[in-house]
Amino acid sequence: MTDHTVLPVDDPAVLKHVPESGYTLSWSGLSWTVKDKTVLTGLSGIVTPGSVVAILGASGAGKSSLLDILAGRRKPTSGSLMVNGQEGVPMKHVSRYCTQEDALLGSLTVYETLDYAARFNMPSTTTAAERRAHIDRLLAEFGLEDVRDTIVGTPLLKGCSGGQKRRVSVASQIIGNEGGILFLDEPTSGLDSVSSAHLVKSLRDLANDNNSTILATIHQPATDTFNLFTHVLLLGQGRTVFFGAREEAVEFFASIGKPVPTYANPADVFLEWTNVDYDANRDARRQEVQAMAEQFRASPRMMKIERAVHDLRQVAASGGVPAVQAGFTNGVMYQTATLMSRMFLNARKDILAYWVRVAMYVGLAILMGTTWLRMGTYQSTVQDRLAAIFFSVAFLSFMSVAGIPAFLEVRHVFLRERGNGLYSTAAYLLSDFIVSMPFIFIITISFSLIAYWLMGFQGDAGRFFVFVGYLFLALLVAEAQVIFISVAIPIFVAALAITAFLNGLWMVVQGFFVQRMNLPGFWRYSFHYIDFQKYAFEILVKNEFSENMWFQCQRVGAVAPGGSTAANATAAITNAAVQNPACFCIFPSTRSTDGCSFNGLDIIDYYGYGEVNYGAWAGLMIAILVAFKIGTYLILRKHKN
Ligand SMILES: Nc1ncnc2c1ncn2[C@@H]1O[C@H](COP(=O)(O)OP(=O)(O)OP(=O)(O)O)[C@@H](O)[C@H]1O
Repeated sequence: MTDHTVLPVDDPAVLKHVPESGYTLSWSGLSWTVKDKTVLTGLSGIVTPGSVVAILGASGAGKSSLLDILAGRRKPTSGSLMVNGQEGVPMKHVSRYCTQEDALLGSLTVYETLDYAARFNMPSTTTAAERRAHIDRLLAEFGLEDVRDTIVGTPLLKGCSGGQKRRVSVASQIIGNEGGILFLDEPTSGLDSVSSAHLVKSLRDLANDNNSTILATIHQPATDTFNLFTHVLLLGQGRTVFFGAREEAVEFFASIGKPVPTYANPADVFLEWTNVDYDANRDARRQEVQAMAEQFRASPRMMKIERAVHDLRQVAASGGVPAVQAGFTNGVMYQTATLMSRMFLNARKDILAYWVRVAMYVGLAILMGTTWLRMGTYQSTVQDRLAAIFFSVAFLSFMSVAGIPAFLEVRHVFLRERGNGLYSTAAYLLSDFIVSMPFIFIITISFSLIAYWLMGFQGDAGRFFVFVGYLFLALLVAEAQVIFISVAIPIFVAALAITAFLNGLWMVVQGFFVQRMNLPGFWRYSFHYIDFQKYAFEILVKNEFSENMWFQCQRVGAVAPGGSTAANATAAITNAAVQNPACFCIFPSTRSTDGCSFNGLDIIDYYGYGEVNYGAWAGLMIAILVAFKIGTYLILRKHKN
């Protein structure tokens, strides 16, 4: 176990010991300037395994910025960051970062959440029993045994309290990474003082038992909580005002003429000293804080730290420290399989994301089926059929916007987990696509089984499956579009507005409201040909208006019938196309023999869908799908965690 009373920085025995039993994190001359503002200036420090460091400082002091840089999530403007004296170690493979906001899947129980965290973080050879034992220990340690089988909580179903979620978040970062470096941004925010103290006690035990290296930013810790930290890093105006063992902080400030009042909580006093925001004379206060930082910089403590950083680096450079082995815990196949299993579970349990959507599509199918009820083959049903096909494709695609909230939740979890090196972007997108397929298929088939037959489209199994297949493909593209937009603009209202707008655009330019030949060139060449709904619509039109389909015209003087059967009409036709003055046909026919009917293919000719090709059109839809997926991948790849 490490001695926490002093930073064990200049003891060669310690330096030798460090690499064998955990990670020593050190940094030297770190500065960060952003938009002409110097946020951090010349920070150096070293944290050995077994330490739990509280990063303290007034609001805006640079705590989160420093944590981000130490965790490798932000690049410093200058300075270096080392693990066991070595630069360039990928931090995501040796550390975990627990963000201020919880990023959890609301439909999973606490146990399921920890179980998947364990599967990702522990080697694939770990047995279920080993995982269970591990999780049980953590549940006990974090006071979560009573909510073991409670869901985390969704907008529809209440689950854990805010404080419990915080503990689940922290526990899920720790699991499987006990001997690593753990960064926590405000782990106690939202917790009462008892829960905060329990949480920090758990962190302290973890560090003691596993030689973990823990750094946490913290706002105003109560005395009990503060006393559990082994070290304090006090920031003021982006500089180190103090860094060392907690017990020595008070002593240091006394030595520079700033004694902490006897019964005061030192953490409160430190924050008071480093806060410049509320002082009437802010410039004078800033200078005071900088003077304190200057005094610390010139102190023997800082020299000791700098020497330790230097010595460890030297030892590492001369090969005295084994190279840090860093990589994914498990292979890509295992990552993908684990992700898929969790996504299936989440999809199955997430009522809002999937089952409410299925219910909505079933409702729409009943609505459409009963309004377009059993269309006959009278000529006016041509328009009805076209409208039914258009509406099926357009509205079902449109309703994919309902998936945005669920996707944004999953995205949040993904970014946190990828940042922690649990899996790659490709593994995530592949799993998401595979898992979404059966759910989109359930939506398509539920809709089609009801709507197709009720509306009275051609009663032919082959045509039904073409209908299902192309509608399914259109919905896959619509879903890919929603994900692409949610990734590009991850703000719910904005993603919703843009998806709705785009779907409106696709509906308008797809060639139903305005025939392709009448579309102005700009819309035709810029959007019409990349409109996935156009391809699905045209295929379904071709599927429905086939050679065996005959429509009856209106006989002059006769009342328009509800519709006679195609078979009767077909039977009446024997010869070449003729004109029949006794009939009024709204579509010209080159195939009618009685002049009082027209064929499905006449409709196809009339609308210019002759060139529609099942394979090519499917290929084009798949190409649009792939384009959305590649776009999503590139944006996610570029996205900082
Ligand atoms: N990306 C950025 N662009 C511009 N300024 C930034 C950026 N990130 C941080 N800052 C500025 O750097 C300073 C330190 O921010 P940081 O979030 O690190 O402080 P903090 O100590 O964690 O504050 P708090 O306790 O309020 O969270 C702030 O003044 C902030 O406005």
